[in-house]
Amino acid sequence: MKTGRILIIDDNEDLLKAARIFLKRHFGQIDLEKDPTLIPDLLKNESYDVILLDMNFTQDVNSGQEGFHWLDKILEIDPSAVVVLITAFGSVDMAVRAIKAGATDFVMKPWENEKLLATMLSAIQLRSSKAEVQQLKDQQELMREELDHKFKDIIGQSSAMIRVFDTIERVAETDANVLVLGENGTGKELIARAIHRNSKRADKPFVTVDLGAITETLFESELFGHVRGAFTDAKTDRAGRFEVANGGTLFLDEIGNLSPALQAKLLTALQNKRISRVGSNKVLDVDIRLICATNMPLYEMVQKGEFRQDLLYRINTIELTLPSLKERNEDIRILAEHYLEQFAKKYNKDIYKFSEATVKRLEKYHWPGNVRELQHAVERAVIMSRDNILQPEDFFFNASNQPKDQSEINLEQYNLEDVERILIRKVLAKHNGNITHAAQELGLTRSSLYRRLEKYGL
Ligand SMILES: Nc1ncnc2c1ncn2[C@@H]1O[C@H](COP(=O)(O)OP(=O)(O)OP(=O)(O)O)[C@@H](O)[C@H]1O
Repeated sequence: MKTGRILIIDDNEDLLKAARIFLKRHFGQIDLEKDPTLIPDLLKNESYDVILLDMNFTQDVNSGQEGFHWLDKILEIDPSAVVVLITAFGSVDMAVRAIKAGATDFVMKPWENEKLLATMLSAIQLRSSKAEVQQLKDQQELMREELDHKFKDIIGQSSAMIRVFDTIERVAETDANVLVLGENGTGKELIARAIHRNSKRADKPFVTVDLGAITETLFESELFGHVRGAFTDAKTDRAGRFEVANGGTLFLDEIGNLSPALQAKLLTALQNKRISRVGSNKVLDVDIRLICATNMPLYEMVQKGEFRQDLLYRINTIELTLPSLKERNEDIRILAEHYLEQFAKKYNKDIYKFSEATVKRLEKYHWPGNVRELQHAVERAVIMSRDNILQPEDFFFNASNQPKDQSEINLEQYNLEDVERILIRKVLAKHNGNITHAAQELGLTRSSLYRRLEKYGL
């Protein structure tokens, strides 16, 4: 199949027709236009691969000025347009000017068909590479926006979170070391990334090390790197995380888990701002902004001699304690709604809200796993639910962690259907899923119990 859409603009009708007859044999669509003032309209309705544009439209003016005017206009409308200029009065000078002005190529009247064809083919190829480049740029832009969005995406309107935002804003620009404290899943890493993104190091790397997951033997090589042959598995030279983070931010997660020996090694590197790869004597200067995080009680650990006080003072220039989710109860609804939107999209489900009883239930639960637990709970509920409104029973709470006074169901929060659903689920569980026994206890026939199971998606 012939492809390629070409627009020819010339005031010489004979030329237009001749060009069309020839080019039609090679390309998909050839549009002709005598009147250049119609160019903006034509480009509004169609995307041409190549525009063949005459330089002179007024018979007795041969300066090419009009051609240049329309060339500008076309490129203004579509900056990636591919324009080939035609003229009978061409000179090398004019060709150079045309290319400088943004034209792709230049052909002279009368043309040889084969030459014209070669010019048009390479112009079309250029157009498709330009389109590819543009597509890549668009993708990159989209990814950047997504990243920006992701890191800015710290949800919270509670006064506790507003204090956190305020601290981030004040410390981000400085190079001060920051210690982020908080329970599991409170968003320590998210905050660390936000600090990095808002700092002057934002275009340099943000490097994470999970100190809780690094073994004693690998610690030095992971953090400081190694040279080939430094130990049995060191097959090649390798930079450590300190080096990779140079100029950027190093995020040391779970710093409370470091053994005393490793605390000493880390402290030395931080004090000297220098490291050596394992197996090498060469000393490397490193410029990093340090952010550490832990859910352990570092101050108590210092008292008990489990964490070095000098290391604590090195890392805690600014200290930021993140509130647990329970301490910012008023954020639960917006966080849950945020995750509902995200997971409904991900799993392609038409679930758009929580029933009010559900929100109350979510707000009542104490969330030992904080935001991460809420995130997983909503994801699970979205996957399992057959309704388009999430109900309390779509959530399974960790009863063993639940404070006593919350394990009782408060019936006033629920409507009749909710109560029926909860009751059916309970009785079914009691009878290990035996429909006959459950139906007997509920005072229903087997078939009406089946109907209800269907209705509630149980
Ligand atoms: N305020 C918030 N807004 C939106 N998402 C959040 C918020 N806080 C935490 N999250 C999300 O919760 C999850 C856990 O966050 P993160 O890993 O930063 O917690 P953490 O405190 O570092 O956890 P851990 O101590 O277990 O390493 C992530 O998916 C994160 O995006």
